[in-house]
Amino acid sequence: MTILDVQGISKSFGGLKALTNVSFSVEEGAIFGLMGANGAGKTTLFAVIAGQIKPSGGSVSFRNRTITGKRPDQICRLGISRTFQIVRPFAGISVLDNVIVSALYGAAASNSHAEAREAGIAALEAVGLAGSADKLAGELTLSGQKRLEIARALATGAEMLLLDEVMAGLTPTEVEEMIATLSELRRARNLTFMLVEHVMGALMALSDRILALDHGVPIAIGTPAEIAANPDVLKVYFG
Ligand SMILES: Nc1ncnc2c1ncn2[C@@H]1O[C@H](COP(=O)(O)OP(=O)(O)OP(=O)(O)O)[C@@H](O)[C@H]1O
Repeated sequence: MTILDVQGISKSFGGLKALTNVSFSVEEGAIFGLMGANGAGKTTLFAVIAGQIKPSGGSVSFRNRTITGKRPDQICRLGISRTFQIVRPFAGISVLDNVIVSALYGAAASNSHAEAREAGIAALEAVGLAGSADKLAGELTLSGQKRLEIARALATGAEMLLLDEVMAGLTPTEVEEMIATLSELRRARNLTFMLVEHVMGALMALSDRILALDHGVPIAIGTPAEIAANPDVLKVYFG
């Protein structure tokens, strides 16, 4: 079943066309990858889906409901949560308090601090951070902070997570661990993911389907094997 349907999304910043007529749909429980060089429009597309940027044209539906034009907080409460390339946890409070804030805010928002704490602890366990719950968020390594970003998105109760470069800056071992964590998350919680990732091995290993963008224009969509063999993709990447 389709969970997210993106139809004809365009976005211009002045004279710059960041996205041109982008259409695709994501099946519930799938991992959908976005690839493209720097400036291809990947983060802009995430921002359009999450409601931070209004598109110049086109529409986005989540569970058959149009979300274009809704505010980011409304979209978050409907069940879509995104992470950011540059991690920005509340550095001066504990790792656990960071996820409790998300649990009090998101789709599964509860007025009960005890319930939010429980949801927060579950999110930390899901990303392997339970042992760091009492640390200050600012004390985590980069890998820990990337995991905390995912836990914060999870703790909102989101059904769909948009993950923006959660592998960037990680060591090869940490990338392997992150791939295992995301695979397990998807299996255990039946979540749907969109991934923006420059670490190609990880994108290929995790994604069911991938959309390739070139200067905001969709050039290919398909399985990782189809994308790897696509002449237009090869031309953009290897000239
Ligand atoms: N707020 C903005 N104002 C003007 N131009 C913008 C704005 N946001 C993005 N752009 C431009 O839109 C284009 C797409 O940017 P975007 O950040 O979406 O690319 P990206 O594929 O995510 O790149 P990266 O891999 O480097 O994160 C770029 O040319 C960028 O400079």
